[in-house]
Amino acid sequence: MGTFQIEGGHSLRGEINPQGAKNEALQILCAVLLTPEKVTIHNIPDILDVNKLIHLLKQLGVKIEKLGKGSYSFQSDGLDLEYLKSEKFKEEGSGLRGSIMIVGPMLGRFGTGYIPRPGGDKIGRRRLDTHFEGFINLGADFRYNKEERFYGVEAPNGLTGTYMLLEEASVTGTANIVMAAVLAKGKTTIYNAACEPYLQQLCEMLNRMGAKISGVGSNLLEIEGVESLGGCTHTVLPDMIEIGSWIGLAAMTKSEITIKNVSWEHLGVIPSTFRKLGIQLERRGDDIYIPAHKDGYEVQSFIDGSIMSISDAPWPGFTPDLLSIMLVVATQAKGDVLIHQKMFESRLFFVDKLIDMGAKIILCDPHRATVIGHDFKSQLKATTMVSPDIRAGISLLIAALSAKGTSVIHNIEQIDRGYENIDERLRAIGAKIERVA
Ligand SMILES: CC(=O)N[C@H]1[C@@H](OP(=O)(O)OP(=O)(O)OC[C@H]2O[C@@H](n3ccc(=O)[nH]c3=O)[C@H](O)[C@@H]2O)O[C@H](CO)[C@@H](O)[C@@H]1O
Ligand SMILES: C=C(OP(=O)(O)O)C(=O)O
Repeated sequence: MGTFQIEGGHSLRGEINPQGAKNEALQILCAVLLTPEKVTIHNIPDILDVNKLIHLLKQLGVKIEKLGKGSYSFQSDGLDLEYLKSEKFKEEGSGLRGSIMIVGPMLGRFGTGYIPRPGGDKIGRRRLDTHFEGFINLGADFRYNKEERFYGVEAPNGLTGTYMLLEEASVTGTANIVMAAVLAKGKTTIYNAACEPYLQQLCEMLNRMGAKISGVGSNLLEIEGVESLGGCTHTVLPDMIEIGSWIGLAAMTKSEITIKNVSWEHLGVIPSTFRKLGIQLERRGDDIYIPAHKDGYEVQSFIDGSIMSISDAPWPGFTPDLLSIMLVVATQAKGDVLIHQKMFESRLFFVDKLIDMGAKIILCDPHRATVIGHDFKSQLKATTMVSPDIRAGISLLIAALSAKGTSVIHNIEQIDRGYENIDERLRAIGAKIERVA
């Protein structure tokens, strides 16, 4: 279990370059399985989850060449399908959430897809029904071995396009079904599709490979199946969740920070949601400039004067992956906020640690927390904590950087899973953080 030691209470200053988006990279990497031709991808983040997926692809027989920092080529022209039934795959495939998206492309191209129950954050139930109902709709047979927690889909005669209304707008579920449907016979219509920038990027990449997907960016996707797909080049967008994390970090530590090349048009409501907490941020070209909030930041109220609440929703709503960061930033705001995590059941329990540090938070139930901001009149106190999940981890790190004294965070693998070389990048803007184990 890795550990960070953080001396808090210092303001940071400088520029930070966001990494490529974790959740987009996971989709894009799985899409290389759809063609025997070479696919080149740029801006792949060097993070645990992505590296685990690249390892899985390698085991599966994908030829991988590193072309430079964040750039790789992939060629899936001699895959070892037996690996998917091996004990090794049962172990390695369950190491991350993103591995589930191997199933769609394998089913679409080879008529078989297998996966052990995928890992990822333990943040409540994470059902896979949408994925498998989608494959069944396309004509696949489904098997689940409860004992081994091993899922399988097979379609020896290929898939056939159809209309489907998804039960929920699942991000990885939509990506999986799209990757299966691009090679199905005939037309597939997916209504209530998720439409995060991750998915827009995936669909645009697939279209460059020869797929025929329309409705990209909306919740109604239409896919005309094609016989085969070819190679392409793709560049992963900057990670909007990392960008949001840096905005929160800047505000909470009263730091003047410029986040470079953020691809503003893909940030949706993220900037305006931070502004609801009174955080100032300025668009400068494609950068975000955050001034040092020397006098703090004040929570806005709704037009009718009612208490501010911030909740998650499928895109273009506010992403659930930034709610923990909103919550920690709210602990030093002037004013009160209700944080409502609608999607996940166990993502707010980390507030216990913030309460230990002196934050005023009432956990109303597993989904809702009321935060009574300190307006910087009382600094959080350093403590020792264990990171329970990736976004709670970064939120605790932000809290530690703003706190008085030296904090220790254990289980930082959770943070490394999604943030590239975070300690070095934070040190470059003045943070006192060391990786001590
Ligand atoms: C690898 C990856 O890309 N992970 C992301 C992906 O996970 P993932 O694709 O696993 O998440 P899903 O979109 O399937 O669902 C997330 C949760 O929200 C619930 N749900 C979903 C849609 C909906 O309309 N209503 C609803 O309640 C689901 O039941 C589930 O509990 O999307 C999540 C939701 O943005 C993000 O937190 C994860 O970071
Ligand atoms: C929940 C997340 O990741 P995963 O789906 O990979 O667990 C996240 O990125 O916040």
